[in-house]
Amino acid sequence: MIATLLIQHEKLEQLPSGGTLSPYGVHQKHGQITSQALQLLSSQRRQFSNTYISVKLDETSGVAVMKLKRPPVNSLNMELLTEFAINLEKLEIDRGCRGVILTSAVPRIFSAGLDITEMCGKNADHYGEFWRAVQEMWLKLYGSSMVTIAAINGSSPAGGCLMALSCDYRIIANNKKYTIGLNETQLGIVAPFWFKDIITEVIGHRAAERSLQLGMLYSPTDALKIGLVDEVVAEDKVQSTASAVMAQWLTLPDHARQITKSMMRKPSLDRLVTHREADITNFVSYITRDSIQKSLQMYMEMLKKKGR
Ligand SMILES: CCCCC/C=C/C(=O)SCCNC(=O)CCNC(=O)[C@H](O)C(C)(C)COP(=O)(O)OP(=O)(O)OC[C@H]1O[C@@H](n2cnc3c(N)ncnc32)[C@H](O)[C@@H]1OP(=O)(O)O
Repeated sequence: MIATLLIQHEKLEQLPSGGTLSPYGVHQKHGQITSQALQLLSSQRRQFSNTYISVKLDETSGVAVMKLKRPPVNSLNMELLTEFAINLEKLEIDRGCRGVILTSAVPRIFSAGLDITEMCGKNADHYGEFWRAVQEMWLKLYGSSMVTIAAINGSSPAGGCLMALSCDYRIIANNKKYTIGLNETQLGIVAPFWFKDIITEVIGHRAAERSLQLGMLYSPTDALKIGLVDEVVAEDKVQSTASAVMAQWLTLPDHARQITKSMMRKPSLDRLVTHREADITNFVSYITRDSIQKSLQMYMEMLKKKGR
């Protein structure tokens, strides 16, 4: 139902010629193909956009660029998470798409993580539904058979870091104002077991334990030192580096790479799938505790004061 609504709401991008570039191909309005339209045709770009996500798929390379666009900080609310999962699923089943570059359309911010307002002052049903959407986003992204590259062009705490960690490769902009990490303990909350699993898989047990206990946020160069990201590049080279790395990964036969990826990731994915309902129940009973609600409210107040 949500999927159908979202697909119906995809914007048809206007071509300069007056035709439209729909997600399913180019339609000429006036029967005459201009040179601009021909250029667009030769690069075969399909684009679609929802409220908080935009996707451009270059059919020649088979690479889609998916941008988060929820200013001011790309916090992950229910709607963004749902759009994300639906768009990724659409690309997953699209034979023309082999890789996705995940990045942000908001300057200086990749994603501020889960929208804290979704976890404060709401009822248990809401929390359950929200958590299912968070799980779904992760299952789709971590379980994707496509090559996924995070082009981290801004700060990426908590859930933003989880998204980046779920990709196959991470490139971050060299700007010491940007930070990345799973900082949940700084909010007075505990990162769920699957957040813990994935950071452990990426940076190893010792570094993950220290990082999680202290809720550490790293500068790009420190993140590189512990293996939380794979490359630090100049701010204006993030997208081009992501495209170059993607092209390299796509030289490998999909079948062999996909099976290898699935072999590596299956145990963690299975663990959440098996315990999915229990994880939701745990989240709801944890988040509805008075002490946790207080911690989150205090954190939000601190953020608001800082912004003034
Ligand atoms: C069992 C429970 C487990 C749950 C696991 C939880 C995972 C999570 O992801 S929890 C979220 C953790 N996120 C953070 O700690 C990040 C908090 N935000 C920041 O550190 C900063 O906002 C920033 C570095 C991302 C950006 O800084 P800046 O550009 O200076 O922007 P502001 O701080 O002024 O923020 C602007 C605006 O946005 C609101 N906001 C920021 N983050 C969130 C968020 N995660 N959720 C909701 N709203 C957020 C902030 O309050 C400001 O609002 P206004 O004051 O109304 O403008």
